[in-house]
Amino acid sequence: MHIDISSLSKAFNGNPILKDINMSISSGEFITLLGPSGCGKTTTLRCVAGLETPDQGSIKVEGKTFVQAQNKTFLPTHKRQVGMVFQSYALWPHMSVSANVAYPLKRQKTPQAELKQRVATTLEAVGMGQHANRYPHELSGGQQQRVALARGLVSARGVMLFDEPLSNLDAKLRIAMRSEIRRLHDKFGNTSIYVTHDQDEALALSDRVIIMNGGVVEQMGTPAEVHTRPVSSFAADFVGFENILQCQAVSEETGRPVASLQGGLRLPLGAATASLAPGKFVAFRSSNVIICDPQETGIDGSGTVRDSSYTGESRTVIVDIADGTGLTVAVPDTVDAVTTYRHGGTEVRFHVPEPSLVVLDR
Ligand SMILES: Nc1ncnc2c1ncn2[C@@H]1O[C@H](COP(=O)(O)OP(=O)(O)OP(=O)(O)O)[C@@H](O)[C@H]1O
Repeated sequence: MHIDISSLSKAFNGNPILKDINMSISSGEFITLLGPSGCGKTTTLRCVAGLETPDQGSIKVEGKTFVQAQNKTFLPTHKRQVGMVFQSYALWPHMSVSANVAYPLKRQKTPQAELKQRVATTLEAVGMGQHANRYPHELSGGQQQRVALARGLVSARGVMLFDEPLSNLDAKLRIAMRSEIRRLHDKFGNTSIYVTHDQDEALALSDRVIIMNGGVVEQMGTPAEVHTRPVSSFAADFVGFENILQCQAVSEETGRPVASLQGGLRLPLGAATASLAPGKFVAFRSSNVIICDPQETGIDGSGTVRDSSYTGESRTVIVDIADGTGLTVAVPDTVDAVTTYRHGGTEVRFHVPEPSLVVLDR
């Protein structure tokens, strides 16, 4: 089911929340809307579901008009037949698992035999077949979310919408459920739009990620594209580039362009940074910073450890450079590292290889 969202705008109380959103989603694609709280992800999803009326723009699914604001065409939610799964499972507490899943089919007046068969198949697909007669309070959080998933899938005619469906689950279950969601998307051949503010979830699940910022689309790309080539400081920050430094000047030194960066750092420009100019930014991840003496071309500098924290496989160290700007550096968490970095104050030299730098225009 191909989804076409064109020039979508929506304001609440005169406050513009969606500002000319355009996205074309291919049949069978899994798309994630990624962005901070309040950027308009849920509002976009609700416009597709028919739970919000946009002020401008259109939404078409497989050529069928869901919304055409200009001539006030607005297909009611129940006629859109999209499956929805929300953060709160919103199961009916007085209904069994199978009755919960059957509910949307009943509303669509599905014949009894077909209803029974579709409920059974969908419960099997989400691994809840053996719990069909239980009630929500007899299920764990993960099981309840599976039932909510089944209820969304059972009535979907090819389009599934997910609004942060895993945020109430613990970390381990979240990872298990996200591959389950992707498996079911592929199994049913759906087109899915998934809202999250968790970049790991977006990268793991999606064919394409759409980063939203203040009601506009900031970047659209495959997980690898947004992860390695963010287009702006906002996108870079959102996909985990901890270090973003502005370029203040570029000058010639012994026939070679060298950039002066925020924090008093210098960078001889190379292949990855040839387009750097004053006002633009360079971004790099903490894992690309090496604590050592200068090596090949890149950013070389020194600073004072401010503090550090254990983050699982590595230790995250904040290093204060010249003007108090802090660089985030990931170092292997060895016994030595704990002694060296734990309490701050240690002087360190660092190196960031030029090929690991990304230039951002804004
Ligand atoms: N019915 C409403 N009336 C007024 N303002 C609203 C309404 N719905 C959403 N908003 C506002 O629109 C903005 C965008 O909300 P939306 O729920 O789309 O954001 P989001 O990106 O999904 O954020 P979150 O991750 O917190 O859910 C917010 O500032 C919100 O307060």
